[in-house]
Amino acid sequence: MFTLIALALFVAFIAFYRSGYRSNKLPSGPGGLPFVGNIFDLTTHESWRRAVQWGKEHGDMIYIRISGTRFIFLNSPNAVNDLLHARSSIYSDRPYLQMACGLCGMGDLVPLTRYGGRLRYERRLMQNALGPSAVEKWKRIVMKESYMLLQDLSASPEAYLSHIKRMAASLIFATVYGYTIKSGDDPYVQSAEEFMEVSSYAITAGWIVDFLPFLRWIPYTNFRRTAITWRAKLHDWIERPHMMFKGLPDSAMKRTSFCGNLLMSEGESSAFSDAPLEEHVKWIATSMYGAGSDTTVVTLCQFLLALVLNPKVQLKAQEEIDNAVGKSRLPCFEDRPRLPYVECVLKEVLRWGTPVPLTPPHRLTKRDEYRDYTFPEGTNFIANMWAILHDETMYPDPEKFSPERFEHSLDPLSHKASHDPMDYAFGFGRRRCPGIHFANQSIWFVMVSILACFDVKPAIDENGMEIMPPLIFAGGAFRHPKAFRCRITLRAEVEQDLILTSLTACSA
Ligand code: HEM
Repeated sequence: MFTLIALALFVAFIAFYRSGYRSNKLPSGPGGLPFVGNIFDLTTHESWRRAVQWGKEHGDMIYIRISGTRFIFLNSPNAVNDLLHARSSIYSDRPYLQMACGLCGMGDLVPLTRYGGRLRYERRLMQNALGPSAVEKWKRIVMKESYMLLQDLSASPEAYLSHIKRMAASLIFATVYGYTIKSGDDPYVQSAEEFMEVSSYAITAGWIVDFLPFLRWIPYTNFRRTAITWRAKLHDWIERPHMMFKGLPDSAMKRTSFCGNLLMSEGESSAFSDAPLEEHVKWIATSMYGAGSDTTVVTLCQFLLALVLNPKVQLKAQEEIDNAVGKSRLPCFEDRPRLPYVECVLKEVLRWGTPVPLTPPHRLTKRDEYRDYTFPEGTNFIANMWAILHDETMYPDPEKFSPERFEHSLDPLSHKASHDPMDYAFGFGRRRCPGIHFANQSIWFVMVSILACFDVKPAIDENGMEIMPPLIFAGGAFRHPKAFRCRITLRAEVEQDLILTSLTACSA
């Protein structure tokens, strides 16, 4: 077995050099180990920070390789815009991951789909439901879910994380399937969460087989055993929510949902030819949950963390809401142009928190030249959003949470500001997040509702001292703050009844 592996590695090594690698002019980067190259650099904790360190020596484009696979980190807005945005027709593919796509069979998830007809078709279907004007129709669901969150927070504030998770899951399930999740132990949520955990591990763990694909054929390896278990469950993960949707009684909510709109009306007839429409809808629905629910949870946790650490910001936002809205009702969407500071808070949460610090790799489909470099086809580009959103030339004192930095340039009607984090936090070009308008609408509404109703303060220890949460973040695909305790209490003069009345009015 050892000889076989050694031989295979040698063949891979020769193939790699014959592929023309030497003839390309690539940016510089940190040296790597023989064969495996920089595998340990890519899978390091907070690799986005590591990439910023490399940038100090190598510039805004940093080349690393893992075995024969090339990656280039893009640390500046110029590089990202020039390549991923302006040349997006050739910078929008994804690499084929042996573990997630080949062995586990997850390749039809939208974020993993190769660039081509299928992706364009599926993104168009999503755009119909999530585009700037389409998201209007989800406002009622957003309001109802936010009010339910307010109610949960006032009943058991210490369990804020599970309340936010329920709300984020329900928001997507209601939009996608027309199904409301009442509690965190809902079986569909548990199944969806298990799938998300497994799929993100399958995608981001840096499996050796992703870089040495021939290993896929070697039996009795650990990754093969793991993949066999996951593949066996995949059918269930994709089919169960779809069967649940089909079994729901007919209702307006079901018919207007993303799945209902496509499957219960005559609207969409020209399915992309490789599979029936229903097959696409199943995978898109699961992708929307996978990509939309955790990102919402992370962003709202970053928001609460920012409030705990920055009481003056909280007070200023609450004063703005009190002046524009008063305390006799909760804020509504129409109030948004009159709440510019809250707008700046949202932007600063996206910047300071950077919920998704790196894009998934954008694979180049055609040899390209840029500056003095020549990139061969197949090179993978990773945009480092954390580097861009913490660049001190654009955001002085970048570690500081300061919504004021956007105040002078904000246009209250278009909600745009200069160096707007919305332009970076959701990715680039033809792979830019299709959920951007939905996230912008729903996260704003949840934030403004929490600010209007609650004070969010540090937890108190047994000696009456405030416990300041540490700034520690997870290192996976999402920058999740380490679980922290906080006190969430109803604000003075805000009546508990107000939440209930708003919820009842919105559910009617
Ligand atoms: C704060 C919330 C969110 C953030 C920060 C975020 C960020 C991102 C980023 C950075 C990407 C990768 C873009 C690229 O490769 O250039 C992405 C992709 C994606 N997002 Fe989001 N997202 C959020 C919410 C959502 C929501 C609510 C949905 C759906 C309802 C969604 C659906 C997707 C999908 C389907 C993709 C894959 C697109 C593709 O590969 O073509 N996201 N998102």
